[in-house]
Amino acid sequence: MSSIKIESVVLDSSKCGESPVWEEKSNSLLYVDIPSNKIFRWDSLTKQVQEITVDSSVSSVAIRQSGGYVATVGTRFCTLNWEDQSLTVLYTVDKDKKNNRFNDGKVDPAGRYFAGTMAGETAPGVLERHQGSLYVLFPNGTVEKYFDHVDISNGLDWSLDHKIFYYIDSLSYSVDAFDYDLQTGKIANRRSVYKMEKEEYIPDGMCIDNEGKLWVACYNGGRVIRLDPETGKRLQTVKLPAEKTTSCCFGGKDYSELYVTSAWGGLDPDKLARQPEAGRIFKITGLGVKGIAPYAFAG
Ligand SMILES: O=C(O)[C@H](O)[C@@H](O)[C@H](O)[C@H](O)CO
Ligand SMILES: [Zn+2]
Repeated sequence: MSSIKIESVVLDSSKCGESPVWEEKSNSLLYVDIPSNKIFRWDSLTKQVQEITVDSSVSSVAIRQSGGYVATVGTRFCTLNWEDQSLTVLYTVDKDKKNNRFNDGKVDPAGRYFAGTMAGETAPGVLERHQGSLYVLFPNGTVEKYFDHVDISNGLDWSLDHKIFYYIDSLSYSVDAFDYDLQTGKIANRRSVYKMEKEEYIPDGMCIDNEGKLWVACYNGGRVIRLDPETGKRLQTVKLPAEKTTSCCFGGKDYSELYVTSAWGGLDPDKLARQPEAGRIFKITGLGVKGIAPYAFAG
């Protein structure tokens, strides 16, 4: 039995930390703070954090095969050059929905960027329903809307055999699966693979491990849970010292560390005083399981 250790690696806290992505070549963790319009890169060797401020909310970031990054900023799919801090807009979605913004996004095993939208929130979880959609940016620059009627488009990942796409619309309190065609990127046959328990609250970001099990960050639940999408059973719960746990990814040497983002936004002053680590990035070691490298955008 391994012994689990949790530490916060970045002392600065995010109002809504999200989209952790491990970048092997720089030994760094990328992540964003959505409402502060910032993208961060934490170097695990030097412990230094670099940041880039963009012009509106930035909800996800991913590595680009040809160098640099891609990110979802406001309602735009963009490329990001870290050196000169420039953003280039590739495509704007939801032009008819002025209050919408992108939320979570991730690159699929074939290098397509999947990302979904949501209506702007007046408070966490409080928003006009069914305004979001799931979009896919293909490497050739075209964008397709896969479905709409989404409340809060959130966690996503793909099975190890690339035959299933896992997806979370937070306010459905469910982790869903679709059949997934790697060649075309098409998805079909939506079903639920896990329904959240009451004390797990809202499913947010998610990642897969190298045994094909899903790790889901539980917003308001202060934990990550490990799920078996085949049996629908929860296998493990790891509690964290911040109740608004937002997303997770594996990283570090051999992808044996689980990085978890969190948020302080939405906590009342009492709770904030009792959760001094809210909004930090946590590193969980000793899980005895590893993750896989993130896929890079191929366009
Ligand atoms: O972290 C995210 O994915 C959203 O941007 C947040 O707004 C929360 O998920 C939401 O508030 C939960 O209800
Ligand atoms: Zn999220």
